[in-house]
Amino acid sequence: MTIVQDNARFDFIVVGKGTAGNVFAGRLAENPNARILVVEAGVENAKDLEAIRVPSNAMDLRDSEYDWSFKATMVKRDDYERIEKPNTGGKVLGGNLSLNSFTWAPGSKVTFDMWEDVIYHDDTNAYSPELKKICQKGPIPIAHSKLIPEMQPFRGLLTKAWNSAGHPVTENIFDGTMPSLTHSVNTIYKGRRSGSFLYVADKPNVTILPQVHPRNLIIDVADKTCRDVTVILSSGQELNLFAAREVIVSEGVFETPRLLMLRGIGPSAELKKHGIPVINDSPHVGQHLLDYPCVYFVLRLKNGFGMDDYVLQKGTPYKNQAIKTYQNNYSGSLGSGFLEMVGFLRIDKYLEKDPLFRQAKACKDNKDLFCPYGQPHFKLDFVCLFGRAFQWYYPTPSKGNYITVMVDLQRCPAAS
Ligand SMILES: Cc1cc2nc3c(=O)[nH]c(=O)nc-3n(C[C@H](O)[C@H](O)[C@H](O)COP(=O)(O)OP(=O)(O)OC[C@H]3O[C@@H](n4cnc5c(N)ncnc54)[C@H](O)[C@@H]3O)c2cc1C
Repeated sequence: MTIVQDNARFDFIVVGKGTAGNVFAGRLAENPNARILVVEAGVENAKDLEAIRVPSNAMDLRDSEYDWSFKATMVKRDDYERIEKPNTGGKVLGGNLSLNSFTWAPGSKVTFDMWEDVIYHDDTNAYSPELKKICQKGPIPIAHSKLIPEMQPFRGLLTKAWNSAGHPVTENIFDGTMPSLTHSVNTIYKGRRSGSFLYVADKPNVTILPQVHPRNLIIDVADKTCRDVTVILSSGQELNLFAAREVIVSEGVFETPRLLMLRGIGPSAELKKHGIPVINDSPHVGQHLLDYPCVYFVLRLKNGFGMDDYVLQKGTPYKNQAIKTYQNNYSGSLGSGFLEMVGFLRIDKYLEKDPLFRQAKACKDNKDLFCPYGQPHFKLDFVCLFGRAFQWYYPTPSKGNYITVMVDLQRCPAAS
């Protein structure tokens, strides 16, 4: 158990230990003289939790003790009403990456090129041939998903169907040309989930203070610098912690702007509305949040094409064998995220049928409004079992085989 005293001093304090926080802390810790404190609301021992490390457990993490269990806003209009939707967020060392769906994909090269004018972007490094080595020696090892023999019938039919629709199939998404069905690269390595918690494992100069919430950022109004953080422990005790160099806030997409705005960093009009004294009028904090629209389809398959009886259904001979195999050397179906193939798809021919789309396109130099330079319109995840993390209305069936197809819009209309 980590013990940090009141008034303890560090060089850096990282608030929130998700993907961003761990990478910051891990990089800062490369300097052996730097002392880094990380504070996190969730538990610390993600690396040792089978619930997190066994890839096939991913479907069970929604609404578990490691989930913030956010709810999306209820939509209630005259013409449409939707009940609240669970919105998973990792509350554990590693944040969302400890709970997420494993897919690792680089961005489209053309999108980076579009940003070239506004941010630094070095094409050669973004798409270096080095990417093809897929970081197996990096701090968070990733790999092409292991193609498990039990999934061959499913893989075979999927590939045939994709080909028959005239779309390409490739192993290579490393050159930035995305549209294709590809053998996915996952944050799974040798049968274990790779999380950003690995980045800070065994780093003697990183101190992790789990299960605490930051209560306040103490900001020197004169030089607008934050060097102190007050945190509140689960016992209710408060600790003041000091950073000689910097405080880095990385609490994720909802909590980071909330903490900053409560402390007076944000759009001044918004802060004044709530009586918060403005320390830094920063117009973009807490703004520009975009929905990432996804639609999930869960469909029945012929028996023999799904993995439900290996993973979700209790006491089947397949499941018993799968457990034994995994216990032996983390291999077999339980070491899989079941996301072997990911499709990146353009749907130009359907869009072109819509007169509104054609009209809007004509006003935009005849360029596709959503993905003007050939980026995929959609990402399709093909998971060959009943996706109970995505299908919360129905209990998991006790028999039968299923497929879950997750369709994600890749570039939101508002961004386009
Ligand atoms: C279900 C799901 C599936 C996903 N699948 C994929 C995928 O397949 N591929 C992909 O690339 N991306 C995926 N993502 C997105 C990706 O995981 C996130 O974009 C990424 O992890 C965000 O990193 P972050 O550091 O910004 O935030 P987070 O990972 O959310 O980290 C924030 C951290 O701050 C902590 N924190 C928050 N509030 C407080 C507080 N008040 N006090 C202390 N600590 C706090 C949290 O507990 C958390 O550890 C998925 C996300 C989800 C939720």
